[in-house]
Amino acid sequence: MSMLSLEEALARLLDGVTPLGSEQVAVEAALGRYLAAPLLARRTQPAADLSAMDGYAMGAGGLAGPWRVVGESRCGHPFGGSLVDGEAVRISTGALMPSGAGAVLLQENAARDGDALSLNGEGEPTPRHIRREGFDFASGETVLEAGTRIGAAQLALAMSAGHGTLAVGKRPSVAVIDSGEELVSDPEAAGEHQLPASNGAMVEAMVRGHASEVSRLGPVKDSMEALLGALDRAGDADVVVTSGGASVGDHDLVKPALERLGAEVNFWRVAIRPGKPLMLARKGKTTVVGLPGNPVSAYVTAVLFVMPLLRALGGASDPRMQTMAMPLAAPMPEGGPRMEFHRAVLDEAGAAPIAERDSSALRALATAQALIIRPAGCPASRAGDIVQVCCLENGGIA
Ligand SMILES: Nc1nc2c(c(=O)[nH]1)N[C@H]1C(S)=C(S)[C@@H](COP(=O)(O)OP(=O)(O)OC[C@H]3O[C@@H](n4cnc5c(N)ncnc54)[C@H](O)[C@@H]3O)O[C@H]1N2
Ligand code: MOO
Repeated sequence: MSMLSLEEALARLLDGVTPLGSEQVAVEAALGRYLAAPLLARRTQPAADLSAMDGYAMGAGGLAGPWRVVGESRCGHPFGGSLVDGEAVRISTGALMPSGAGAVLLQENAARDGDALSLNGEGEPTPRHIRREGFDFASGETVLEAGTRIGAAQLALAMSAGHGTLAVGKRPSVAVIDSGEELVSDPEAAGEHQLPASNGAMVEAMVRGHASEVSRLGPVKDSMEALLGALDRAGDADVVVTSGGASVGDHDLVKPALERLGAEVNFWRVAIRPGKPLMLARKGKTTVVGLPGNPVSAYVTAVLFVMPLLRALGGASDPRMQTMAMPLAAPMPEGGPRMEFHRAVLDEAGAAPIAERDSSALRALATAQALIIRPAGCPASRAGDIVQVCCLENGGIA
């Protein structure tokens, strides 16, 4: 099987995906999910003209004053009457503009003596301090497109638009299998010839927010029987993610095991570094992504393939990894024959590549905030050259 380009491999992964369908959930439970349909406002915001400042509301006619203060409009307690020329009401930020009012005087610009209100010479009433009815959105308008991810601001918008429940994509169930004879589940009990099985926990942490449930299997031994057993226990999960046993060694059994089970191996090996021995297979409704065992390779390929797959199944309109252009903070040598993903930290100068490039080095991975993406065979770059970068949600303040 020849090596695919990243673009080709992603197309093969995503072309075969049908979103899982939708369900109606309480708006707060929609966090992290994707809207299944465009969201139309059920109310207008603001529902009426409001003051944007604390001060006084008056008619737009006589802006020089003086005025007589005839009442107050507070949030939740509007002024009931109607203003005529020469009258004003005390008003709070967010309170309803009374009928007949067309301007707001900041309280810093007002002189008040009992009911008597006049200008103090610092400024005049202005309609600019009015938030007009419907300036944010009007009932019936689309406020969020289908496939949008619900984050904190989208949640607030949906609630303001009058929605107590939202139609969102169903999330896939995921099974994660650690495989390797050397792996132990208890990190405190790893002998010299052993290694804590960290990939499964890492992948689970990455996918948790995108999955309906995550089951962890293994670590499983390097035998066909053990691997077949784990794949069987993964049952009918929508997505199975394996790690390890994906390369060319005598004990790399993931591909033969999947073939034995009658899965269709769509591709194996992608021209990327790290992550070359990545595999995609399908069996019935299950998509199997075989990640390489090296932890950094597993992390990078989960960012590149597993996350887009889960987003697509969950109904995202744009499931692929997001990248942005950024200056390099340090020079980089010419690229190798595969497309490369370099761990990087971000600073004022841009993206600074981390010197450690070994694909087993977790300490370097744990400091990375981004991946610098370099096309295969690209020329050497200087500091300040613009490169594509993928920001990571990897601890820190991201
Ligand atoms: N002759 C060749 N050797 C290798 C090639 C190649 O093309 N020809 N490719 C290399 C590349 S690139 C990678 S990446 C690795 C990936 O190999 P596998 O997917 O078969 O992974 P393993 O050999 O099982 O493990 C590699 C490494 O990762 C550790 N590991 C595995 N699973 C876990 C886990 N769940 N948690 C933590 N660490 C894990 C494992 O102990 C090994 O150290 O192959 C190269 N070799
Ligand atoms: O691709 Mo391997 O993932 O370079 O270490």
